[in-house]
Amino acid sequence: MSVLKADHISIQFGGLRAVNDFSLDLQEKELYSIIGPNGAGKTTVFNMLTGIYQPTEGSIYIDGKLMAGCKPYQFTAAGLARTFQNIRLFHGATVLDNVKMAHSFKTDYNFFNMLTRTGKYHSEERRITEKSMELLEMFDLQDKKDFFANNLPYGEQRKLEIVRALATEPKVILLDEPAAGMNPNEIDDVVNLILRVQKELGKAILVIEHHMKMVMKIAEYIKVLDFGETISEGTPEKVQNDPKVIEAYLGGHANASRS
Ligand SMILES: Nc1ncnc2c1ncn2[C@@H]1O[C@H](COP(=O)(O)OP(=O)(O)OP(=O)(O)O)[C@@H](O)[C@H]1O
Repeated sequence: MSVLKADHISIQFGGLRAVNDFSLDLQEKELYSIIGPNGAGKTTVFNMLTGIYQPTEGSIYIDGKLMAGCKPYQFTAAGLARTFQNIRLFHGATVLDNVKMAHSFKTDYNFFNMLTRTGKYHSEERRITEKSMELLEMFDLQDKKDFFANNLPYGEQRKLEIVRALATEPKVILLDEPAAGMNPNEIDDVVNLILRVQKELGKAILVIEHHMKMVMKIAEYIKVLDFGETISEGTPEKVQNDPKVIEAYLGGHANASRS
């Protein structure tokens, strides 16, 4: 079943067509990647897929629901979560509270229950704490639950971002450069975690990433963008041998050294 579909989406910023005629159909539990040189349009695609930008043309569906005109929080409610290139945690809050705040998006109590601290509020609080701790354990962050987020090492802050995205109980998760700035050991760790999120939690995943080795290891299907156009797509084997992709990466505007 399709969990995220982009049907011929394009976006224009003034005279610049940043993304042209992009399509994607991500099924449950699939792991796709979008790659391309700097400025190719990858983040702009993510911004359209999450409701930050409205496509000038084309349509987006989450879990079969047409998202035209919807706001980012409605994309989250429909089952989509994302992480950002630059880390966006609540730095002055503890690790556990960061996750609980994301979970509380799906709480079953209302403002009245919260103010009056009813039984429903307390049982929901327990449920959220337990679920948050389960995710922290999966990411080996349980012992740091009381640390302030800004006191975590960089690699663990990136992992906490993924935990926060998962806490909204999404069907599909979009990861924007999850390995950026990580050392090789941290990258191996995040690769294993992404594969566990796919296989054990059953999430569909869409990843933007510059580390080619990582992409080739995890992606089942790759879309390659250059100057807003989809220049190639298919399995990792097909894409890495495509002369158009090699040309785009060696063409001077790419950061090929990041492979
Ligand atoms: N809000 C905006 N207004 C005008 N132009 C924009 C806007 N957002 C993105 N662009 C332009 O769209 C093009 C694609 O940018 P985008 O950030 O999507 O590329 P990218 O593939 O994610 O690059 P990188 O790998 O460097 O992050 C760029 O030319 C960028 O300057």
